[in-house]
Amino acid sequence: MAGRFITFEGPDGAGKTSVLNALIPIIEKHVAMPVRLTREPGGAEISEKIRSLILDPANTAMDARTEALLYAASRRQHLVEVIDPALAAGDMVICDRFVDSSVAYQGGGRQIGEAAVLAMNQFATDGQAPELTLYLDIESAAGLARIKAHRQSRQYDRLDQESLTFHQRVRAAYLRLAQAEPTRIKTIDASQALPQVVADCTQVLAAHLGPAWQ
Ligand SMILES: Nc1ncnc2c1ncn2[C@@H]1O[C@H](COP(=O)(O)OP(=O)(O)O)[C@@H](O)[C@H]1O
Ligand SMILES: Cc1cn([C@H]2C[C@H](O)[C@@H](COP(=O)(O)OP(=O)(O)O)O2)c(=O)[nH]c1=O
Repeated sequence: MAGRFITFEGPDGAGKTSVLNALIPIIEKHVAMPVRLTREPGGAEISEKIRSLILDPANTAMDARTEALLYAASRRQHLVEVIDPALAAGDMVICDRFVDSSVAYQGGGRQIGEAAVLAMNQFATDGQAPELTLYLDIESAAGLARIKAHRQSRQYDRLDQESLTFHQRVRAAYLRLAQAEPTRIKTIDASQALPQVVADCTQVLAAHLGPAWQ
């Protein structure tokens, strides 16, 4: 793999979208390679179709394992169509959500088992994992309050409608992942003001990239 593969994770309302909007131009200034921002399902047509099935508020009958399998299928297609070719071309791929989201939301949130969801995703990705993950951490109530405050400006999807306890289980699973893999997963305090969250992410990236960060 010639490129670099970095992911961003966090519960709903952590501010991933806002942080990435501010951070991408900063990264582009400091690294020599092309930077490719993508998000699941990100530009792969088959993945988009799968994702729209998952997020459709009309699909209330969807079984939790069905949901987990669909996320993994969507991820697989995005990986082979978008991420792998970009890495092979030597790009820095910044991906908004990856396997950790499934472990946290389906494994933790839906309670179908974090280890089982991880194993299923290892099949989907053939074991391919990001070298660095920035986990934007925020208390569930605070994250949900941010989303509600800006509801008009953002589409409210099926997963946003889940209860506070669902989101608390998601966050607890993320915190377990961060504790289990402290080398890969760096936790950022996302409750801070946006410029500080961006500054903390910048510092983590610079430290990780070393000489590749100029
Ligand atoms: N650090 C922050 N402090 C206060 N509000 C924030 C912060 N980061 C994001 N927001 C607001 O919270 C809402 C959710 O942010 P967004 O970036 O869409 O989060 P995510 O992509 O993680 O769900 C947006 O309305 C955004 O303006
Ligand atoms: C990638 C992924 C997302 N999700 C959820 C998280 C979000 O609530 C929802 C939509 O994700 P996304 O569009 O990335 O929204 P956000 O702006 O909150 O990051 O899908 C899962 O449950 N499992 C997954 O594997």
